[in-house]
Amino acid sequence: MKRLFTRGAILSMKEREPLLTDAAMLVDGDRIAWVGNGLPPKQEWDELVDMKDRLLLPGWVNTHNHAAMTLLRGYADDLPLQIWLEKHMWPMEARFQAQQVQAGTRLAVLEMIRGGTTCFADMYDHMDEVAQVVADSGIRARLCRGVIGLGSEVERRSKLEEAVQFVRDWDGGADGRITTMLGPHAPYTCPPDYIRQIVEQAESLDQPIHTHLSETMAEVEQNVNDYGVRPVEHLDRLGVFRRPTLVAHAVHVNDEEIALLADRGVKISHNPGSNLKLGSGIAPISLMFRYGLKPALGTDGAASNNNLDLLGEIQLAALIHKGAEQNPEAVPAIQALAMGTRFGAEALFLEKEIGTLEPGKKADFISVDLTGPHMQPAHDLVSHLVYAASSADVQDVYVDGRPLMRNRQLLTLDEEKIRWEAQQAFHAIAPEKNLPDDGR
Ligand SMILES: CSC[C@H]1O[C@@H](n2cnc3c(O)ncnc32)[C@H](O)[C@@H]1O
Ligand SMILES: [Zn+2]
Repeated sequence: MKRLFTRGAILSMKEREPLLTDAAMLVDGDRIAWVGNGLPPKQEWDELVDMKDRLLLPGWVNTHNHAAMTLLRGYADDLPLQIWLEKHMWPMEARFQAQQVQAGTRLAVLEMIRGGTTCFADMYDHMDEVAQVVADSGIRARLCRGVIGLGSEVERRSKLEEAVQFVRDWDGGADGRITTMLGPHAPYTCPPDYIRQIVEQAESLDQPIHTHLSETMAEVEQNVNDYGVRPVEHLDRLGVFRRPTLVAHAVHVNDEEIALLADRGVKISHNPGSNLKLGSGIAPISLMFRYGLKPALGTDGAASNNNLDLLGEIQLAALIHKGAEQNPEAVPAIQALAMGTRFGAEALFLEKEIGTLEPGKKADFISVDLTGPHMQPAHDLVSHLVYAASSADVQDVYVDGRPLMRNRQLLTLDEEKIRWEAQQAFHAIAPEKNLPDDGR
């Protein structure tokens, strides 16, 4: 199937490429065949899709999530990370069965597609359920079984075996839309020897590593007390950064650590909403850029954010660093957009396939309505997208050239059923929380 998307504005997100107006994009099957003004040289297509008054751009890439945690949205707010995790999240997650992960992940994927996310990274348990939801919904994802090594040796071994089996079963699955990685949860939940074993497995399976890193000051202090070094050096000594690595947060990292992360080619997932809500701090993003890092964006789970709106994170990234540094030039609008698209693709090691709209790449893209009053006068669409738009302006979402949402109608997911099942799954683990009579 060849589809020609015409009469729209197109922001390819290729470096230094200007926004095109009255432009077209030809999609042949799952890949982009041509982008430009006017019509493609070889005028052949099966379907014309009118994108007048719409802006086409690459779909958002959410580089850090725990999708099933949508079920715990609003469950424990206004707490610091360690109390939130240990006293609230982990006890509730201990009640999670496949039903909760399936229902929570479906709800998450529904929310992400509605907001324009076409690819996300996920770290959780019951990952076969997560992968199946990804396969069924049509979205793209890089997934890992998160492993926490605080239990017995037997538990540690079994979790690592599960993580390895998940890679064997799902890497390249769903026609290549699913890729995998290994996910040691954090230096404070995985003893050094366990991390070494995970690195060995990552090497033999040729997998990237995804972990939480230096999210709070307390975590950094604990690492120094326990191991004599800060977390960045700790992971470096354990050989983690010999693998392609994506770290979430990196809030409390100093100059020396940023230089080391840059030298090792480590990818950063900046999660401003979650970091603000948990009171963890603000990551030194401008400094990271100065060292040549290209931080991407993530929402983290919906229990610490509390939504999965990647455009919201783009907007936060464009605003909070200006305020924190008292510098209105910190994270300009176009850089914030790159963080949500091209740098996201790089952070998930998928830059050959996604992240920009150009011939040869997968046709993962969204359209944004330009007719709202908040998008006028329409002279600087990058500015309006970052400083004025909302995710409700996203009209169409395509992954692999396949429409997942058209004119805000979802095509692969049953929204009402997903809402209902999420309520039931939540009720099964939190019967004390009352639901509306009709189960909505
Ligand atoms: C082992 S599966 C993933 C694990 O991570 C927990 N989690 C969610 N958000 C955060 C965060 O911001 N920092 C650290 N850990 C987090 C989640 O509850 C799961 O237990
Ligand atoms: Zn996380």
